[in-house]
Amino acid sequence: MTSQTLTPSLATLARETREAARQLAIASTETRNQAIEAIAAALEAASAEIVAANQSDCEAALAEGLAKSLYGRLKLDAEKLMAAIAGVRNVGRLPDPVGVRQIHRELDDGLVLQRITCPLGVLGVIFEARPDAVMQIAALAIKSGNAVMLKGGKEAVRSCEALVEAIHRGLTQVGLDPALVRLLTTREETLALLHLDQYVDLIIPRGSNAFVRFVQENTRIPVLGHADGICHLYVDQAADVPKAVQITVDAKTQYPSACNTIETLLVHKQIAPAFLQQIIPALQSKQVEVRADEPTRQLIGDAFSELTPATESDWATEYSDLILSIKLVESLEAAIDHINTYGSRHTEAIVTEDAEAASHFTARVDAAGVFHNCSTRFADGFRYGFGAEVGISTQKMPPRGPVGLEGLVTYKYQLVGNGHIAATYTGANAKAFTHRNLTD
Ligand SMILES: NC(=O)C1=CN([C@@H]2O[C@H](COP(=O)(O)OP(=O)(O)OC[C@H]3O[C@@H](n4cnc5c(N)ncnc54)[C@H](OP(=O)(O)O)[C@@H]3O)[C@@H](O)[C@H]2O)C=CC1
Ligand SMILES: N[C@@H](CCC(=O)OP(=O)(O)O)C(=O)O
Repeated sequence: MTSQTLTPSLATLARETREAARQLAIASTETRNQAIEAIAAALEAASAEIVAANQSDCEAALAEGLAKSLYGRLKLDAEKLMAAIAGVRNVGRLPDPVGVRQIHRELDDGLVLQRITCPLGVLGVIFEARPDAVMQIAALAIKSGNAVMLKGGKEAVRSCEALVEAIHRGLTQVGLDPALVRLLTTREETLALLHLDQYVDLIIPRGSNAFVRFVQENTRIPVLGHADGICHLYVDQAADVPKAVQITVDAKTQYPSACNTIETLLVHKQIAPAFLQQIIPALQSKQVEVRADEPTRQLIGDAFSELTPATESDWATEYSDLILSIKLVESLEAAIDHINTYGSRHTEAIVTEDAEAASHFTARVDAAGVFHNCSTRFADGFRYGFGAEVGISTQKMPPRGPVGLEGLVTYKYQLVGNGHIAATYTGANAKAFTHRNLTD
């Protein structure tokens, strides 16, 4: 698999994007911030066209029968667009992630080591039909000195085109190459992108586990997987019931299609009688279809006889919709085991007033986010103060969780000496290193 086997056109476009990235990598902080402001202004100026393009996407999606929850993700009305543009400006105001000195150390007299952050180069980001992601990802890429090749979900193609056209106008206005932000629109281009190892430095697929694995198996480019969110909320025996009800309803209904929404509610058997009689009607009043395992249904008896039985396959399902499965557990340990078996290492939460139980849960659960007494919906770059996010990394190696600017830079070790040679520091008369951290 090399770029020689590609259609020349995509390889040519990628080469231009690579060159544009090299220019941006040496651009000043001020230039990159000006570019972000110009992009925000261009998006504002094009808001009518962007909203109209999105309406066309939405109409087509409705005609195709897109699920209501996914439709909510696709829709970009004026209000959502303005919020996203404000998010672009927020990214501009964040500290520059490029050129940060992480290590400054004297190895010996006159031999000084520094570790300095720098951009990755060209990012290839494949994401779902969520147009606001275009603005978040482009802003983060430019701020961190990277170029980006974007491929959104097919349902959002007109919206993505309108957004990228505006972004190009913004870049051009400040004298930057529009090739910095490139839009791909077909699956064929996605597959070709995976072969562009000469020009692309990192692929970020946001999609199902199977899709992320497919990408990993079909490219030599490093992959930062943003896979599915099978997230849980565990209501411990020492939970405060009103708190647990409030958190459960938010974690399920606030944005049902988002990957940080819960799919399974684990309930300790001791608290189940008090909690279930409140949470089930609360969820049903928000149109949530509640599925329950056999012990739960036995416990609640006739009170909610219409509940759908939850089976083994429910534990492994991301509904991305207003559906929640409930499982009764015997202990905190059983909840942790369930999560470590079926969870996707995205975001997991416990509700409890027992600090020891909470700290056991957060230590033992293997996920990018382990939360106590709050909603899983907080797993988000904006809410973490990263300005925005490229997505939520579900891999174990960093960056893990919401990926913001810090996740889009790497670093270089810069070593400056004055004729120093390694032989001085080896052998019988080896000179000792000073290894002194410098403070300025
Ligand atoms: N961790 C995170 O940050 C995120 C995770 N997700 C997860 O992604 C999952 C799926 O989301 P969903 O809305 O269904 O998104 P899809 O899987 O439908 O699409 C995601 C992207 O992948 C592309 N794609 C999917 N399959 C292929 C393929 N075989 N070849 C080439 N391209 C492909 C799609 O292109 P096309 O539309 O052209 O088919 C689209 O651009 C959910 O589990 C969700 O939780 C989603 C967003 C963020
Ligand atoms: N961080 C985002 C969710 C992550 C995400 O991109 O999810 P998705 O709705 O699957 O595209 C949020 O809190 O809305």
